Amino acid sequence: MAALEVEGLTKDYGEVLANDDVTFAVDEGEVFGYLGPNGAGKTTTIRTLMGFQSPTSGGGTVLGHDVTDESDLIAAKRRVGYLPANPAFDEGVTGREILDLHASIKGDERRDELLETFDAPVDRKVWDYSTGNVQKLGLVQAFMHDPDLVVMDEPTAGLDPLMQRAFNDFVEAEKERGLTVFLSSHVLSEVRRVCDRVGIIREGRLVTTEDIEDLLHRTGKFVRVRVAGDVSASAFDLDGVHDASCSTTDGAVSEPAASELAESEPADPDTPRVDGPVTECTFTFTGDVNDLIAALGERRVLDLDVEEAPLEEVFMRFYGGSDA
Ligand SMILES: Nc1ncnc2c1ncn2[C@@H]1O[C@H](COP(=O)(O)OP(=O)(O)OP(=O)(O)O)[C@@H](O)[C@H]1O
Repeated sequence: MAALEVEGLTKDYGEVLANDDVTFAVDEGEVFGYLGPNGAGKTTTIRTLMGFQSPTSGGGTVLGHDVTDESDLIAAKRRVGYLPANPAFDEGVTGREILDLHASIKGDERRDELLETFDAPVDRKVWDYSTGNVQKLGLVQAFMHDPDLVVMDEPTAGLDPLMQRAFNDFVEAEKERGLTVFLSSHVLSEVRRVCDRVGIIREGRLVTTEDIEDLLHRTGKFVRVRVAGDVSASAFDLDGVHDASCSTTDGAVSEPAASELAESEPADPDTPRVDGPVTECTFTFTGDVNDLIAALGERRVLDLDVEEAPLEEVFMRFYGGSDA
């Protein structure tokens, strides 16, 4: 049985068609990422699945319960954890009181363990919380009754990189335990480690659902490389290079870029300094990484960044048009 199903879901707010005939399913034990740029319609789908708003047409099920039938959905809610976008807790009470209330409604199987992982300051009143601490409290609340399915709207928003890593480790461990997770994000690189599959939504329409490995294989890596010398884009004329663009800075001595200096003062004595021009090239790479290493090996490489292709790039290359 699918843990979560969306069937022909349409939500028309009047001026905006926020979900347009959206259909997909999340299997039991799967971690499914719902990806899309700001305003794509992710929150609309999630709020409808949680029964907070009615669809214009279509609908769905959560753990087999109809999301458009309030009394039917209540039966599922006990087994579901939910983290909304920008969780809004009562600011005048402590985190502990919020968790106590949640425990009295849905249960408390693993609060202490979760507080060790997410480290929210439960003895303070919520008005003293930073954005990140509110998010951490929301995560503890979403998981503390040991649900079968957890639905999270942008769960890593507001978390620092260390806490994002802790979150990823935690979700991976939960997946091993058989938990089903549905989470939204607007950053492909953020979901790649934890998700089995993703659905991509743009302007209210689901453009694809596919295995994350297949998607990453197709979308490739975004490469930014700085090399010594005046190099043209044809230097990277390899199978799998797309949209290569190079720009050369002339000059006797190349200093680190101003943006780098701002981030990493004082200057690193190991930063290569070069007499003569420096070229920065950017491209997307979907080919054999050994070919790229060989091509780079022919140059004096000063700096290299390789990262997941941004979602806007994925849209431009595969789904026609930019959504940056
Ligand atoms: N209650 C509402 N009334 C009218 N329009 C709405 C309402 N809620 C959302 N919208 C609009 O519907 C569209 C989809 O919004 P939604 O919040 O679902 O997108 P999202 O993908 O979650 O975006 P984000 O990543 O920015 O949170 C947007 O154009 C938004 O402005």
